Amino acid sequence: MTNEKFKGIIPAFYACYDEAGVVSEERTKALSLYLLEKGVKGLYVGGSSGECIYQNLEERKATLKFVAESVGGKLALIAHVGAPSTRESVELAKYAAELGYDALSAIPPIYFKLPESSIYRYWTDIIEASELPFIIYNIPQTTGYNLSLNLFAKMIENKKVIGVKNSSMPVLDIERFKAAGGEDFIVFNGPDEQYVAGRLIGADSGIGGTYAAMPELYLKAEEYVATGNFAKARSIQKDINNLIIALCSLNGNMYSAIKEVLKLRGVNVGSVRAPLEPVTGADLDKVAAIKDQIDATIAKYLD
Ligand SMILES: CC(=O)N[C@H](C=O)[C@@H](O)[C@H](O)[C@H](O)CO
Ligand SMILES: CC(=O)C(=O)O
Repeated sequence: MTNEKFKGIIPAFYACYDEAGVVSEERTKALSLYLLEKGVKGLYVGGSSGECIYQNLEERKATLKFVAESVGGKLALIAHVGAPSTRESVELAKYAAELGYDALSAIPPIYFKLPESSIYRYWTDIIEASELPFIIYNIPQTTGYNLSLNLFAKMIENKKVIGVKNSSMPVLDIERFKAAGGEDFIVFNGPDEQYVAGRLIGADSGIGGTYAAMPELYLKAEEYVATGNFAKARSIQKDINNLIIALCSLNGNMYSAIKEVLKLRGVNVGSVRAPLEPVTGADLDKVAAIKDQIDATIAKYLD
């Protein structure tokens, strides 16, 4: 039953920088409070959207701390602690536990193509570093490793493994993880473009990189799914996908486009860290049109 707190819309939290590109306490807290006010269920802190791979340990710890200080106890907080070495991941895991996070999560080891025995050891070392429950993060597009049902079965023998955030594109993977994980095991939908499909095939919840740009729409999509209003659910998913495609159409990067949109929505979290690139030139003029498209879509579904 304690797993209920993870069921709902859980935005992947963005890296919040000042104008010099330094992690900003004020902006991190402002984004946390903005999302709390929108009514999301929790936050996934320090994942892909948190630009974790481009931040050092101190910056990652600072972000974990600022989020916990502003919304800890009010939202389910998941700390992504995947890092290049086990040593760093374990340090982050211990720190997140001290801060009162609700769960840990991690991608598999990156860079070297390690065997599943090493991935198992890596995740298990993180799990053993604290009392917190653990959520596996499967995102083969970026890590190059696609979680096998074999390793999945071995991982869930450990009762601290309460869920998987699955970002692989086949929705079938969600169905298979749910079937193998069982009723109480939480499967989080990863691809935002397939939120509705993921939920229908067995995902209990969702963690996504574009939720924070338009939380209202995902909250509404979830409401349509939960109440069995499938025509509306399909319609809002189509409109969400048009928006995601627009966000991915600018120069720079999806995250820098989202951050420009967020500025227009009243939350300034700076831009992205290189090698991610900011939106520049004529493409900056297109941001306002995307923001208007988000507003119009919200107006279409929320009255
Ligand atoms: C590959 C990737 O980054 N996947 C994210 C996490 O699952 C998604 O939330 C995407 O950001 C989103 O679906 C937009 O493509
Ligand atoms: C995109 C996503 O879910 C993440 O930032 O980890």
